[in-house]
Amino acid sequence: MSEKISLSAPVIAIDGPSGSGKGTLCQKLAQHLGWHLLDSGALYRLVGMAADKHGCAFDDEAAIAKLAANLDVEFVAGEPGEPTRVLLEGEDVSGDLRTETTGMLASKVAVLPAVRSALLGRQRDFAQAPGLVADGRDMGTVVFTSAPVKIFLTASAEERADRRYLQLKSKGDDVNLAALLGEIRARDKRDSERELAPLKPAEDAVQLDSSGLGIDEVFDRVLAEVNARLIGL
Ligand SMILES: Nc1ncnc2c1ncn2[C@@H]1O[C@H](COP(=O)(O)OP(=O)(O)OP(=O)(O)O)[C@@H](O)[C@H]1O
Ligand SMILES: Nc1ccn([C@H]2C[C@H](O)[C@@H](COP(=O)(O)O)O2)c(=O)n1
Repeated sequence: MSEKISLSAPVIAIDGPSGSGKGTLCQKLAQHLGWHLLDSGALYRLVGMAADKHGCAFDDEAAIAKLAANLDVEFVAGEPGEPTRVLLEGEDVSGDLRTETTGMLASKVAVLPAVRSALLGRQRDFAQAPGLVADGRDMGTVVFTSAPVKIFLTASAEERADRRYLQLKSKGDDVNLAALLGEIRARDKRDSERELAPLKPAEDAVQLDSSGLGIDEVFDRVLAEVNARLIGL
């Protein structure tokens, strides 16, 4: 049984594997509700990039945890209509942050218990009024165990690879569908099989398979769940 921490604001915890649509859904929910947004994967991605930049061995837990605890990151709002820029140690890493290569670096540092513990408080600090929509792998099982709404969003690996292919292709990247599917499966395996905070649904999570569902359909179903669960809070 996981420890229940008290929350200073309601949290909607959305977990699931890579490409299931968590980021898209969380952004829409946060915008709709006027709540804060936590992209916990971005924190792990930044730690993975920092470890790579500093030439850390991926089993050097102490060195990587130190980077995680002292993560020098700045989010710089762009001009209207322009995306936020992310600066890691003063360097603009926005272009590389969301790549599959960075996702794999993140997945590697995420197996290290000291790294997870270094990022825990930073993630919990995001739970501020009026509320938080939290996107990750362990939002419902570890970080926000008392969240009144927990969703575990999935889709088949094939559909997630198709989505990622379209996403990267539309940005003009040179992509290979079979390679993407392989990377997604490898990341699923590492994220689900790690000892600490593995990717899995919380016991009290609502599970939603988004295969064959459009973005709006997923949003409507989750919003109905949110409205049902948050009544009376
Ligand atoms: N229900 C859906 N139907 C079709 N495409 C979708 C759906 N949900 C999301 N997408 C698209 O799939 C791609 C991946 O979505 P998104 O980045 O939200 O996934 P994610 O779960 O946050 O992935 P990651 O964990 O790797 O960050 C995006 O291009 C997004 O527009
Ligand atoms: N709460 C989290 C969030 C992310 N991770 C790790 C595992 C993922 O493969 C990687 C990148 O996440 P993404 O940006 O694709 O959501 O980071 C985790 O372990 N726990």
